[in-house]
Amino acid sequence: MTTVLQHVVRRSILRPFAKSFSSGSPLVDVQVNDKTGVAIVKMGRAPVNGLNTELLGALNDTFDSLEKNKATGMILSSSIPNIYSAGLDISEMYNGTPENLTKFWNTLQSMWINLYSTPLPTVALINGNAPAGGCLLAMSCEYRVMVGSKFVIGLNETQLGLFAPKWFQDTMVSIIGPRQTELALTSGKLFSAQEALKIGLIDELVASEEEALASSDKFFGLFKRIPGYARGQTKNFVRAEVLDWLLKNREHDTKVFLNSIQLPHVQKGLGLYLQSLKKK
Ligand SMILES: CC/C=C\C/C=C\CCC/C=C/CC(=O)SCCNC(=O)CCNC(=O)[C@H](O)C(C)(C)COP(=O)(O)OP(=O)(O)OC[C@H]1O[C@@H](n2cnc3c(N)ncnc32)[C@H](O)[C@@H]1OP(=O)(O)O
Repeated sequence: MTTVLQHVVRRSILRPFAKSFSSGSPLVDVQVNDKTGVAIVKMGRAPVNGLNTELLGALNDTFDSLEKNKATGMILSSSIPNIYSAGLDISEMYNGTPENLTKFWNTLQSMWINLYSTPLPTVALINGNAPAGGCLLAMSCEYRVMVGSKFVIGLNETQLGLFAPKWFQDTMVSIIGPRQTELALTSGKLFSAQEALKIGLIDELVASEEEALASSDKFFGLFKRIPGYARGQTKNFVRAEVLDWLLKNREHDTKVFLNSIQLPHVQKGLGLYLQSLKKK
């Protein structure tokens, strides 16, 4: 039997996310809680939230608008069952023209810079598998809650014959440290939910989205009495080193991507990997 308290708690978690806010893209759904100002942003690019130029651009625009419209926090999640994000859309990197590859990479860089440096408090509500770029999105938020124990998360690039760019790696180092990052990245490890919790790659593992929303509320509650400017500056300082590297090295990073991704053996590996995914 549901107690009155449980009922009230459930209503307060579920009901307020009622006000929709147009992201300007069918790939991203945004609901703003009109009482708290917290936005829940859900990626919805079927089948697996592959991060292509369009989705990355839509996320970037969404982050900009939420800041401009003075949201008080953001939860980044997915509307696709069992998938947070399958990471970068491999078809964008396979047989791409230099122009398209450059646009793709620059859009990814901008999206990450915006997400990583936003003064808004951010929570990744990880309701599905989060390999590679999916893991990067989650790691760029301030707090990570995974829903259900059947999902995996990690930077598995080496398994595809690629390497995670320096800023992907540094983002992970800032969360689990250099030793564990080196072990994980060199082997392309995808952590189970339990393993991710143990190592600190996720902060909480809960059984339902309701619980995850309650955990997010609790996280945002930490800042109720903290002036936004002080919070934002502190986040800036903590994240400055990782962020500044990309800000200062964007062109170099793009060149490394372009040169590496177009190598014939890398393209061959990507083609085979895509085929293996489609054959499943
Ligand atoms: C040597 C150095 C080279 C370069 C260095 C410099 C920079 C390089 C940049 C490197 C950074 C890379 C970051 C990345 O994010 S790479 C992407 C890595 N992602 C993965 O490995 C995940 C692959 N997908 C899966 O494991 C599963 O799909 C998943 C667990 C997410 C979901 O499984 P499910 O069973 O639900 O779905 P599937 O049947 O597998 O997939 C459905 C369809 O979606 C297609 N798919 C899946 N993932 C991708 C993807 N990442 N990109 C494009 N397409 C994808 C899959 O093929 C299926 O397609 P259809 O059969 O429906 O056509």
